[in-house]
Amino acid sequence: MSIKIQKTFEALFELEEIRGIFREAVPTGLNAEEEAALQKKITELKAIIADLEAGTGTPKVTKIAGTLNVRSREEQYINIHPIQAAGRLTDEARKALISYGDGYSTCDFCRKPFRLDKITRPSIADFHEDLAKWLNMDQARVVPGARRGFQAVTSTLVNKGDSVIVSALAHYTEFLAVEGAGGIVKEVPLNDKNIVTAEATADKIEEVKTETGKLPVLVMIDHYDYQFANEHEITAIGKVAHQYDIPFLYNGAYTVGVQPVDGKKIGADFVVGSGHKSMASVAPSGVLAINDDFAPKTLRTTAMVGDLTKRKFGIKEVELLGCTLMGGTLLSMMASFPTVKERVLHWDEEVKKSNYFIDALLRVEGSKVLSEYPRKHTLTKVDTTGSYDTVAQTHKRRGFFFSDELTAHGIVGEFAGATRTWKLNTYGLNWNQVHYLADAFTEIAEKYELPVQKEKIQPNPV
Ligand SMILES: Cc1ncc(COP(=O)(O)O)c(C=O)c1O
Repeated sequence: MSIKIQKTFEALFELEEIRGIFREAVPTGLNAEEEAALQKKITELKAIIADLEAGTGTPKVTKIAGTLNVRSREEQYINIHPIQAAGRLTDEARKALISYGDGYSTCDFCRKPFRLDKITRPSIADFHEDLAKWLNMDQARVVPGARRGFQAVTSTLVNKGDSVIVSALAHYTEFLAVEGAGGIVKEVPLNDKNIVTAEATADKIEEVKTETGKLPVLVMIDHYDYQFANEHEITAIGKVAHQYDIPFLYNGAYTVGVQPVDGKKIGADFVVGSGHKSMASVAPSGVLAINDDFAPKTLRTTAMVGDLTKRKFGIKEVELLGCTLMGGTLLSMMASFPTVKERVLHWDEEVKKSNYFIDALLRVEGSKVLSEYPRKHTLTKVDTTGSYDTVAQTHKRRGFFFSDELTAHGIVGEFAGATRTWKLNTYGLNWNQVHYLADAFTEIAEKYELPVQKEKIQPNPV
């Protein structure tokens, strides 16, 4: 690590932006005095690096290491953007993207039967098998985003006027997928903790049956929703769906690629994941995995024959419009896959880091966590109206003061000026970075004389 950090550091320093990392940043266009100050800083930092190499880091060392031990776009900042975190590419994916950026570059060795998931060079066929196995499902296909996975399923199962059960926190793309197929969404209400329960799902199914005289044709629920990233009763909901003989789609946009997902254990007929959200892949990419009961229908091949030319199109799958990801998107997914398979095994550690940071934020009086707490996910919705935003009331930069402060601390990813109730994600930050992040929030609070509790406090109930 030491050599890597040193090299990173030296390269970054030359880039001048490094100065922005430190609060005592030296502006550009240095006079002699400033130059001397900068040289002093360099000497100090070299000593810190030497400390690091000797394994005798001080808290300050840890902070700096945390800041430096990141790469490429993140190299200057700690990025807490809510939806970018787990989609960031691995180095392998970046290389694959360059090599396979050309459209149809997957098709060089496409041979009969002429379908993406059958190509063996590069090993796309094996990748499909591995994906299905990894999710413990029978078949897997890559799709341009989770939304296209929903669409393939709704357009298979939903007819005009059919009802589809979704959560009251369902993503808009689920609504569109149902609408596109002519169906009608029926939302399961949340309980007082913003959780979708199996009981409420069963009640909703009964209600639809009574109202329409027909059972819904699909239950489609997010394991973690996009608003709070609360965990919903996914396995029990799957059981309820099956008791009514309704197929169950598990939306793993926030799980597939960050935590282990076992489709059979969950009782999912369909598992949908998002490559660019959670699998370190280029957008748009995703996965649709299917069990044997529904694979023949969802993955049916074309029977169409040209009326003039009598042309047929072999084994192209109708719902996927034949082939799907034909270049860098797919190859980036494949290149990141070994890392992704490994990283899901460390989800518990990611959740610990998330809780560490949220605990620190809650020590700043007036801060609230709107998501369930303790956190079970790295994406969290917080409310800082009663803490940092109180400063905004009188600050000349108004709501932007907070973003200015975060940027000055080398932290980005919040929506500038929109930090009253807002979302952030700690996924992929190492412990040094999480400590640095927590300290930075505390320092900002202290700078503006917001009360900070020393002991861990429980959050205000939502
Ligand atoms: C819960 C949820 N499902 C589905 C999607 C859509 O995913 P994709 O962009 O891969 O189509 C999102 C995107 O934000 C989401 O949050």
